[in-house]
Amino acid sequence: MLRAWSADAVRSAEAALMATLDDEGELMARAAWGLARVCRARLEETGGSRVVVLAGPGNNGADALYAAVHLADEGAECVALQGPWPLAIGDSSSWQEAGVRIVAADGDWRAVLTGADLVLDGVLGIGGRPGLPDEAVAWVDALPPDAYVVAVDLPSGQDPAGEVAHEDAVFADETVTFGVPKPVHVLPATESAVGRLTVVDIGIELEGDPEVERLDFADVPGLWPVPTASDDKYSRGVLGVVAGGESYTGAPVLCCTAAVGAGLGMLRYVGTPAPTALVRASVPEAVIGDGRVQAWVVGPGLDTTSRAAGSKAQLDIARAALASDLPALVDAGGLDLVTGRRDAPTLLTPHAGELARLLNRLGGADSADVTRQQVQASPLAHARRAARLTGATVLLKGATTLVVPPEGTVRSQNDAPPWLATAGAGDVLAGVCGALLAAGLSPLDAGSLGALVHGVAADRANPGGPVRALALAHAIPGTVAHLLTR
Ligand SMILES: NC(=O)C1=CN([C@@H]2O[C@H](COP(=O)(O)OP(=O)(O)OC[C@H]3O[C@@H](n4cnc5c(N)ncnc54)[C@H](OP(=O)(O)O)[C@@H]3O)[C@@H](O)[C@H]2O)[C@@H](O)CC1
Ligand SMILES: Nc1ncnc2c1ncn2[C@@H]1O[C@H](COP(=O)(O)OP(=O)(O)O)[C@@H](O)[C@H]1O
Ligand SMILES: [K+]
Repeated sequence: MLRAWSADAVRSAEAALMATLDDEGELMARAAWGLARVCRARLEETGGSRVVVLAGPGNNGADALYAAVHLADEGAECVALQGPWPLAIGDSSSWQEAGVRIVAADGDWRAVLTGADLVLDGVLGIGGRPGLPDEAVAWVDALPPDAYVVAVDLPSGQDPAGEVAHEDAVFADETVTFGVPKPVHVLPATESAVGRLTVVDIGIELEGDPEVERLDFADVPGLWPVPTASDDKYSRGVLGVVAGGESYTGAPVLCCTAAVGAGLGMLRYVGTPAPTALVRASVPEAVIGDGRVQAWVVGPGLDTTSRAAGSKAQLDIARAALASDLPALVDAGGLDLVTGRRDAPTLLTPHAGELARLLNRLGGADSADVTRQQVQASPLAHARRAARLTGATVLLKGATTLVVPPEGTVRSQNDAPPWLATAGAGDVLAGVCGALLAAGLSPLDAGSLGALVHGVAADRANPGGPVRALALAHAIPGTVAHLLTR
């Protein structure tokens, strides 16, 4: 499991460690040495030798400069660009003696930058506010496209807390962070700017709850509900799926195929005539109709405004499922039936547009209209707000999928290729996570583990190429086996 900690928690851990060390520059020295080792390796891999440092005013700039001193010692040509600010440590002449040439704001920095093989972005670190000073905006605009950009601690200008997306910021090929990952590295608003993430150990230890967790492959065997000899189909969990309608017939097929493929004990399907016939034909394992279950999936392809035959009876069961004290996953059309808090374990699985709609409906007359774009610009805050309004855990779908309980540590999964952005993929996710809820997992575990398996299945269904939702659903059983037996 990857764990990411807030800037404040990291600063406290650094201070605690620093108090035990004789030399107050020791931690920065460790950071700069580790950073230089990574840069050295990348220069060797690419055959480059010209390093340009973007040197900001704080300790982040100092890390980059000290790393450049190591690289200069080893023969690299190192130049640092300084803005109209003093450097955190030492004057320019001391850096010059160490073999790092400084180019001031009024110097010919464009020419220097053009020749860079590797750019060390040391403008801002965990002390940065989102956005960049104007001079650094000009540097970033002038970055040569073929230079390898290594961000020091985090891509400058990005929000260290990972809450808001910012355009005036660095987008790195690699980020070298110190001690532990921070939220900026794993949350959806900022993760795409991080590139490859490398963590350099500087000796700090963090205690308590992290801000963000990310499950990795090694977590799957410990969390996945593997049956034992004493199990039967009921003890493994029965899932009820209320999905589809006369106009959306495919969603229940995808959801039910994925759910039985994820290893359910039994599945009950509640639908209108047309999708029921399709589920009967394509998922012969399904038992048709209402009955006793351990958890519900309500909503894939569900049209809450339909007056077609069978819709009223189906919607009555959907509402009864939501009013029950059983765990429930609520997706797509089912989200329109959420009227407030549920006491039983609940996982809501909106995409950004559905989350905006849910917030506008539940937020009350006083709250401003939320748009899909606003959700995408600050996903965590909006998901958290919905979780608090409903008491549910909110799984917000996207390239990085967030799983957000009303309070405490959130999970963030990024396991899927962009090919997964295809209609029906969400129905498959609902089936997988629903199966996990029926087996007794918490909404947080069911959502994050389901998102991991779903993302890996997208790749395994057709490595490197397009994937349709039905192939994704069929790839679920093999993916689970692969992750359990690797
Ligand atoms: N702590 C440790 O032991 C270790 C820390 N380490 C390193 O230290 C880094 C943190 O260093 P840091 O605290 O000096 O903050 P940093 O990010 O360099 O910037 C602060 C400066 O930027 C300014 N500023 C901020 N936002 C701005 C904006 N948008 N636009 C313009 N200016 C802006 C801000 O100005 P002010 O807020 O005063 O206006 C201040 O001058 C950390 O990421 C890691 O690299 C490692 O060596 C390991 C040991
Ligand atoms: N760019 C992307 N990269 C990886 N996965 C993505 C990307 N965009 C969307 N996804 C995933 O694809 C699925 C789409 O779900 P959803 O929007 O509900 O589709 P549908 O309602 O058609 O089934 C989600 O699991 C989401 O996380
Ligand atoms: K940086």
